[in-house]
Amino acid sequence: MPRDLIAGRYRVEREIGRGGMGAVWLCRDERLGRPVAVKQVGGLPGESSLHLARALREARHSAALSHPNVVALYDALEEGDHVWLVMEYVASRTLDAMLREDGPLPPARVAAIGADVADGLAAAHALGTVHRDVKPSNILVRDEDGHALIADFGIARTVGQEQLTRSGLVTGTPAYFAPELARGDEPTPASDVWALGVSLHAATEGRAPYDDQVNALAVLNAIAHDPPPEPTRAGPLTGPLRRMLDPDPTTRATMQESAAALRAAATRPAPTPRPAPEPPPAPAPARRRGPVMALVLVLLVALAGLGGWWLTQGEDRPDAPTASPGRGPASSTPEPTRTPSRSPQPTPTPDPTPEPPAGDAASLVSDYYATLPDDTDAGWAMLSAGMQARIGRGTYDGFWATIDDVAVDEVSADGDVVRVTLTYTTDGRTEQETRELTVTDGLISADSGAV
Ligand SMILES: Nc1ncnc2c1ncn2[C@@H]1O[C@H](COP(=O)(O)OP(=O)(O)OP(=O)(O)O)[C@@H](O)[C@H]1O
Repeated sequence: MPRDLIAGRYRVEREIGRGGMGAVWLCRDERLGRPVAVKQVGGLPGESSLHLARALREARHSAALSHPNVVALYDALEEGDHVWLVMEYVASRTLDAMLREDGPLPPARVAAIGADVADGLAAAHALGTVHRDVKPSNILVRDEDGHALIADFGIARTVGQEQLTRSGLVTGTPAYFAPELARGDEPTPASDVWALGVSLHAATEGRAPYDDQVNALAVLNAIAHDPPPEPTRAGPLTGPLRRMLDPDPTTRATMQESAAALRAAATRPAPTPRPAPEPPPAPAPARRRGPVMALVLVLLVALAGLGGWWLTQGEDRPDAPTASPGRGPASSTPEPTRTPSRSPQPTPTPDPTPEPPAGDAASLVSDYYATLPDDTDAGWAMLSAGMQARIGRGTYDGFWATIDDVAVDEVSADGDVVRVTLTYTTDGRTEQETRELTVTDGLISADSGAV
């Protein structure tokens, strides 16, 4: 609970809601005499000034946006250990809450909500800003007139801006990731279109095309490889959704095209723009703490829990190109040369060359984690070509960029299958997990995930 008065100006009235980063408060701006929504971010151990700088810079981009379908950011300020984002207050329900409370919505209603949001996002895209976290809980549907606004540009980033993090992956919500993001590419306007398409699909169908699973990277793998299911209840929304959920970002509808198609699918006319909000005060100068980190950490908990999960999805495909036998500098054990055995298999495949000792696979896995997170070149070189193709280098580096340390607590091998217990450290937090990796031809070829 914050103090009664934030920054000597915003009088706290009540909590409005809670998200992944903390609470949002309804406050009264005593200087301008208007209600505002104040979101507390930061305050997590280990957050660096780097994160703060990024967060506040992102906040400024959001503040530069003034559009009737974008929740306005009025101010970003620091007090104590926290950054407070002061936003336009929208008496509303999120689309997520509507779906939870009322169930799926009629397609025309969803199309109208989608058209509003697409208008707001198209304006952001025109300014070079990508939202990066479009999802039903960031869509506010106003009580007064049913119009929708997109909220939470807190992790938005201007395209082409210097990257402060190597990972676009960790600042988002996996179920809404576009296939190209799941493969490790950077967020673009096209990936926002996809995320809006997923949100609207969920709103008519009652479930997202790629269900949230405990294993975040299992979701990413499905997104990267499986086409989205056709909606069955979307009626006039079916065409626009198909174009928004085109797996190929180069042929996917733009946000502007989507807005027009969604508007046509809706039954009501476009809303008359509200008068532009009064100019927001300039954001406070960057000091410390950031709104992004909490969300990052939420995902990190999932990702750290997975470790190299994306290594998942069973074994290498039989048609995967043969990996080079190099194992990376950390390994000093001679490379075993064997016919690939598509393990884990209950029955061992007859093998013309002698089976290496079980400890070999275990020491390879230990060596692998010893290279990480610092030397991703070495770690990458210890993965089979099939694994590399499935993961994508961008995703791999992105994940390890978020990990400060990984330690092997226990390792044991049963043939080619290695069971390893790891402790990840990120921003002073630790996470332990046990997982099973398969070693084939001296390379890590599969990861069956956390066990
Ligand atoms: N500007 C606003 N005006 C009115 N209510 C808001 C505003 N912003 C957020 N809320 C409410 O506060 C709740 C929490 O918002 P918040 O952005 O923290 O969470 P979230 O989007 O659900 O989660 P995450 O932090 O993972 O994005 C929302 O669900 C919404 O009900």
